[in-house]
Amino acid sequence: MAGGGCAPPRLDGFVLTERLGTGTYATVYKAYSKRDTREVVAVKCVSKRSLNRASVENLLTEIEILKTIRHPHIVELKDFQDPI
Ligand SMILES: Nc1ncnc2c1ncn2[C@@H]1O[C@H](COP(=O)(O)OP(=O)(O)OP(=O)(O)O)[C@@H](O)[C@H]1O
Repeated sequence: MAGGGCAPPRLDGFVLTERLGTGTYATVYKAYSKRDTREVVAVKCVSKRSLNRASVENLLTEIEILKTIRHPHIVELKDFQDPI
């Protein structure tokens, strides 16, 4: 996902709003749930085109680790979607 002036991408069940930041491989957006709770989350959108095989493996490892970690100082991974 490119940064700059691009519109936020679409994601089922959430409304993406402003861009929170950009890293090496991803752009992170503030979003809220369309459910009654209006839960606020950060959505990290990874640009697959920027990834080589090693980067993909690193990212998938990070996702698997984050799924298992619950700590007050580490952000909780709530969901992972790969739209192919
Ligand atoms: N959960 C979050 N809440 C608020 N802002 C966030 C959150 N996660 C990331 N950000 C913002 O988005 C930026 C990019 O995050 P991302 O995880 O893609 O990269 P990074 O870890 O900062 O850098 P790199 O990928 O280069 O190591 C962060 O620097 C931060 O400003």
